Amino acid sequence: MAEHPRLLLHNFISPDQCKELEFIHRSCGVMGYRPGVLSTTLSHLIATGCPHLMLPFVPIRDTIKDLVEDFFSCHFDLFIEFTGLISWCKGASIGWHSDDNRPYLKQRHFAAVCYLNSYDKDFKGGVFHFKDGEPASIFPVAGDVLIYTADSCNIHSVDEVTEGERLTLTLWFTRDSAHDEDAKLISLLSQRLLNNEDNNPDPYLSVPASDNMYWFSHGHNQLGFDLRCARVHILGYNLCSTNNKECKVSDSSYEELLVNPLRLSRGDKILGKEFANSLHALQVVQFYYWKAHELKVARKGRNSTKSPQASLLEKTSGSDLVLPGDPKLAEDVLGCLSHDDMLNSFDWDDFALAIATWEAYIGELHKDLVASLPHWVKHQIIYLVGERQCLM
Ligand SMILES: O=C(O)CCC(=O)C(=O)O
Ligand SMILES: [Fe+2]
Repeated sequence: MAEHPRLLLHNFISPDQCKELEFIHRSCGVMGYRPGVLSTTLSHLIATGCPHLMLPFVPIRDTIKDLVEDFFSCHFDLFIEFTGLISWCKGASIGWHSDDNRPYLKQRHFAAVCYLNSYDKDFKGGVFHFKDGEPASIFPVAGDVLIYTADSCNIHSVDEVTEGERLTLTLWFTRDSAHDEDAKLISLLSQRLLNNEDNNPDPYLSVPASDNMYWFSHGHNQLGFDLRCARVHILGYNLCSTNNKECKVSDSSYEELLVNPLRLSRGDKILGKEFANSLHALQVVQFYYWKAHELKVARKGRNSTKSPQASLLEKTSGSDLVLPGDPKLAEDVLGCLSHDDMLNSFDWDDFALAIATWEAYIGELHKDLVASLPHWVKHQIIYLVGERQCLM
């Protein structure tokens, strides 16, 4: 094996897989392990009531594991130690390091970084560099995957992100079965699904994590914003009270509003539908953002009486929830150029169709999860059981 064992492959993940993982991260991501870094781990998806959103990861994890085992000639020898979506916002960077450079990371033997969006198009900065050997610099392109050993043969760094949000799917692999992520996830899943059967009538809905996981703080001067609200605002929506009445809250209780039913508004209209909480609303907003083009085409091709129509209310002044946080900072940290297309093509009836299609999508994933889990438990490994249905 070469002095610097590594491989860069182009177009390994399809554009739609990239978009689906982006949808999951923008709906479920929380503050990560370093300032300016957000993450969505599989255990977080389980803990927040979205275990079904693990399914899109499953075939991708499988093929990346095969690739790593092939390239490093260690068939049937590896366990996945960590799978997560990681985004780096404006200001984030990392200096020279190897991925096993802490005593508690010694079990990491190989790394795989899959780029889910692209340098210069979706973000600026964020170029990856190896200290020695070739390729020396990697300019992320959506769909590309980079694999390398986690030891000091592959010391690397990432330049500061100067604009936009740089998104990757990152996996680490280990030879040590004690660090097998699958065994831990399967145990969490079994507990969660068994408990849910009894007391959760609606198993698809997100359960928010603790509030501080959504608070993006910037610097030492207390500036910051709530990620859930910021992600909704950036796409042009507001969160509203359910009764269309003025609702102002003190900073200490705003979290309360985000875990209770609410509505969505845009311009001078409020959508009649009640969402269970801010994460439910956010997930639908992000789903529409992901599928906007297909939804428009699907609705035009259908008989309009059959297509869902949005029930809209006039907004009364002050019905938007007034929440703490700095919207300018949120726009600066999370805003990106590609949002503009969305702002121009918005349509409430497409949005109503997005709600119905999201429900079908989540229902399908949930069914697949329930069917897969007994196989995962039996074999103690997470793998693709059957084919995934394509909705559109
Ligand atoms: O995102 C990347 O390109 C690499 C990130 C990295 O080096 C790390 O998370 O250890
Ligand atoms: Fe690294």
